Amino acid sequence: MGAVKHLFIVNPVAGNGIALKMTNTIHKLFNELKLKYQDISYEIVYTKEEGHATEIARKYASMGTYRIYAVGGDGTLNEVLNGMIGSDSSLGCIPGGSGNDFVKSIVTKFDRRRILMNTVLGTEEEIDVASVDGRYFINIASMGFDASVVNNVEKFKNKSYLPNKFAYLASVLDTAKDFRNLNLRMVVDQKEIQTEAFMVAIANGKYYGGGIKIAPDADFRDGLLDVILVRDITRAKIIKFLPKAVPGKHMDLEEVTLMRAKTIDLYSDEPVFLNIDGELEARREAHFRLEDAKVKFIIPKNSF
Ligand SMILES: Nc1ncnc2c1ncn2[C@@H]1O[C@H](COP(=O)(O)OP(=O)(O)OP(=O)(O)O)[C@@H](O)[C@H]1O
Repeated sequence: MGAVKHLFIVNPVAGNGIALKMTNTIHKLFNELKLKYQDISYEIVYTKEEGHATEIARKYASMGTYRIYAVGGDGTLNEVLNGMIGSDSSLGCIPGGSGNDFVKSIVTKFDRRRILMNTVLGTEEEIDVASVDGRYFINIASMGFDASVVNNVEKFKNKSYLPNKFAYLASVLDTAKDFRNLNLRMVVDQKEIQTEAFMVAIANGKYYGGGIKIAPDADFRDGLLDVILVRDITRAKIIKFLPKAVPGKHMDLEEVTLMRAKTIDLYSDEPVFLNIDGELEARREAHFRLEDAKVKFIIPKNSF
């Protein structure tokens, strides 16, 4: 424990300041740990802008072997992953964001302080990691209705007439008003599929969108990505689909197909939003790969 170098990369704006507040808890924890492990050392570095977490992680991982903790949301975790992958360092997730969906596939109880302590005391394990056109992701990428909802949600945030917790729901209703299914060509491990798609998610983790269990059977240890295709849903059925998707009870609906694959190519006939670990890009096509190389991830102690 003592010789390990601990680096915390903190996104001060994640979770409206939750990550920033967690730095006090980090200092406290290490003051306690120092009583037991005299030579334990840690460093906290703050991000200054979008993309900075990748730069920081890359710089430190090239200087030595660290346990690098992303303190923020899934966006911060994704950026840190993209900086440290391929190095000898390991990656940990300290939830300080508003969603923090990846860690929900790992811990049974979402308690930020406990996850911090158990991650620092946790053990490293090689887990699956995926990429889309060269950008790595660890949780879920998706196209279709859900990505459009993420794009529209900003319209409903910080409004005097609506509490922020209802922003996502307001965006769902707004997006449903004029959403058209995607005309999609998919190549899933060489198998061609032409379909009208409500949405498609490529999943390593189980949750996204602040706790929606869209890929209930995804397993980041199985060497495969779960592809959840939701076909051609009518507007009336969206209302039925969403309450089922939140607790992960949607997989037996006739519109839902589960495939497992290592390579997935998606081609849309018009530009659409692609959600990658919670961040959006506009795309007409996307090429997903399960990477041969794994990432050394710190699994919190007592997590399963
Ligand atoms: N210092 C900074 N100032 C402004 N933006 C930053 C800074 N550091 C990182 N960012 C950006 O903040 C965005 C949000 O980060 P993140 O996703 O970690 O938090 P969140 O949105 O609260 O959590 P979640 O995605 O889990 O809901 C990311 O796009 C990241 O690039």
